[in-house]
Amino acid sequence: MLTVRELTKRYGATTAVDALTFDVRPGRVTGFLGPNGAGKSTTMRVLLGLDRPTSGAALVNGRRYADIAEPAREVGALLDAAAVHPGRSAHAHLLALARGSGIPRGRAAEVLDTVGLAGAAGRRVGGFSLGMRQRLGIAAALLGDPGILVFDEPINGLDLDGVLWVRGLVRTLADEGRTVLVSSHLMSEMQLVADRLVVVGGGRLIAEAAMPDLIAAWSRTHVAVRTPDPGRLAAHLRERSGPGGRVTVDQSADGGLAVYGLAPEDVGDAAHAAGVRVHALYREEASLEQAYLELTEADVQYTAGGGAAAVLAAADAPTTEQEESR
Ligand SMILES: Nc1ncnc2c1ncn2[C@@H]1O[C@H](COP(=O)(O)OP(=O)(O)OP(=O)(O)O)[C@@H](O)[C@H]1O
Repeated sequence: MLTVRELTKRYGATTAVDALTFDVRPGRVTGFLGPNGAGKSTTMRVLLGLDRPTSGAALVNGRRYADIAEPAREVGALLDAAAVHPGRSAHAHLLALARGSGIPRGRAAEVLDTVGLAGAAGRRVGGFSLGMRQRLGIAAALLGDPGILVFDEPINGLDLDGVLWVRGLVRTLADEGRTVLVSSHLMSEMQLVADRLVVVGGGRLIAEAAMPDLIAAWSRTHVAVRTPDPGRLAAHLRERSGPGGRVTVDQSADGGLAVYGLAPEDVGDAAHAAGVRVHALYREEASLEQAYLELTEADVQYTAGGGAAAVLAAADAPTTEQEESR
């Protein structure tokens, strides 16, 4: 299990990670999703003891990485696939790592086989393609047969075969009961591999939810309304919704309203009842990718009651996980 608590990491004036809190549990693939610069790599580096937190904690099985007696047997990571001595063969590279971690020599050939590099075991890593380096990085992560795997953008540089292979591998690792954290900046990829998502933007947590809940919350259609009196209509719709209601209303900067949880005819009736003139009213479909892009745009992320927050608030119903635990 990985535990991140109020983690903050600053580099000079840059806050790479900002009071981030989330858990990564065993037996599932947790996707760590966010645009470039969102703080994913920094969080992973702190988890793996490669960087010190400014404040807060990032723990592996409840301990700081530095306090783990045999870290390679507990957590394996692919962080920077390029960070390999170019003059060494793939096999020699893994042997050196195994020796440094007290892992039996035989594991080097085993993991090369697992990642499909057995045929290239004796070749110098300097001549490897990016995809081969990714595979070698994953082999290194698997060396100590750890219960926790952390992969930073593992599909970068892989061809389609490689991408399919990584998807299969992370699924197998999770099905074996391991804790698997995989980062990506692509929602489309996460949709295919992750059971659960931790979404970050600007170093902060945007959402942490089971994938089906996120899909249900983010891909909801809404009714878009153009009216000269958006404030009055929004207030009326919220009133009609009542306490704990499923209707949320988001007002954009240009005055347009997005109404979630009502059919277009209900919104029209509500406008009529409120005596509010309507200039346009239509149903709008939002894709998951679209919702993610909007949520991670710096200026929309944290507007309380605004679009992103409203969509997420609407997902406050019991999560799949809560239901599972009943
Ligand atoms: N060593 C460093 N020194 C200064 N700034 C850093 C350092 N490492 C990361 N940053 C900054 O911290 C922020 C978060 O970077 P990070 O690499 O963690 O994001 P990321 O989500 O992994 O994105 P990417 O996919 O681009 O790596 C960025 O603004 C980055 O420029």
